[in-house]
Amino acid sequence: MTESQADLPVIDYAVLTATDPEGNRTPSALTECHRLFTALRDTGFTYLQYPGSTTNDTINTLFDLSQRFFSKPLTEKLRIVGHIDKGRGPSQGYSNPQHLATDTASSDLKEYFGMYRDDDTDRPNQWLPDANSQALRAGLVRFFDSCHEVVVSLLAALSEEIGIPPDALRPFLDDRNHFVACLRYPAVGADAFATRTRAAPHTDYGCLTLLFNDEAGGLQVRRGDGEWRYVPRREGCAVLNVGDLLSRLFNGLLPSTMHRVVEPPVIRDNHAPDRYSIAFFAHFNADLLVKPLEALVSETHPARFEPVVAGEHVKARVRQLHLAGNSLREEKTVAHA
Ligand SMILES: O=C(O)CCC(=O)C(=O)O
Ligand SMILES: [Fe+2]
Repeated sequence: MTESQADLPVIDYAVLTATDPEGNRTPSALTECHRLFTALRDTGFTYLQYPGSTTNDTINTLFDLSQRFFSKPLTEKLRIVGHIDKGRGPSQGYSNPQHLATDTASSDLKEYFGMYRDDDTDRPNQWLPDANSQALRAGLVRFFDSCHEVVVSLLAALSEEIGIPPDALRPFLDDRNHFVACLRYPAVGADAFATRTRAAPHTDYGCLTLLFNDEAGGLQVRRGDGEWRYVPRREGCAVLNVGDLLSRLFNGLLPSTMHRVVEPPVIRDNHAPDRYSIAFFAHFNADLLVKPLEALVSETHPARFEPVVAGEHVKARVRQLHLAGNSLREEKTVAHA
């Protein structure tokens, strides 16, 4: 059976960021800004053609290095297990809900490696010493820097659309407080999906997420009609989606859409092979007070959200993730209703 797909539009980053000799966006760039805004407003998700200095080659190399990391014995990976220590985040290093969550019967079927800014000595990232891990480190640091620039540009494009200065939101990202995760969803028999998901339904917590997938399939978004639709990998594209805090900043105009990772749309021989993805979660500065932008608040459109400190919102969501082994949100009651 072919499950229905979300059919997301494709935004071309090169077109979006094209400028004329005076440094102003070209007419086609302005059109692309509008397409980006409309796509995110309609579903909170879109495809983004490989942005900035990211190419097929750089992504393939990262996937290769990530696979090699996960193929190490568990004992080795647990040497850099994430834990809260001197301001370090619980996902900084290796995490595996099967070994760490309190409720392993419903935790996500996945393992992952996470990193923050690599030059932050207050909360140093954790790396294994072998050559592969060092190559992974170099690759992820480049990836981190390039994704940061991409997100700065995307916020500038969204700012133009709502009539505020293009660089108005740039300072909100100054601390480069982002998080990168290399994810592996281990091969399982199809029966596992009767009671488990690879990533339970959730919204992302922060600003914007850039997600790079392999061919395995299984990512789904929940559309406004309540139906889940598959978002297949699209050659040369990342998936871009809105997080909770960007949604709040935009007074709900851009939705932070529920998504999950379930069984692939087609399963052969009762077996779902390994699935890999790499995600860049762009985050605002932790001390930023996030409240709806004045430009989006009026008498007819009053503020829909109370102010929230960015870091506190994210911390609360991460705590849930680590206790339960999944970031299931509000769906639990729906799923069992
Ligand atoms: O691996 C994926 O395709 C999606 C993962 C995801 O949504 C997340 O980690 O927030
Ligand atoms: Fe997500």
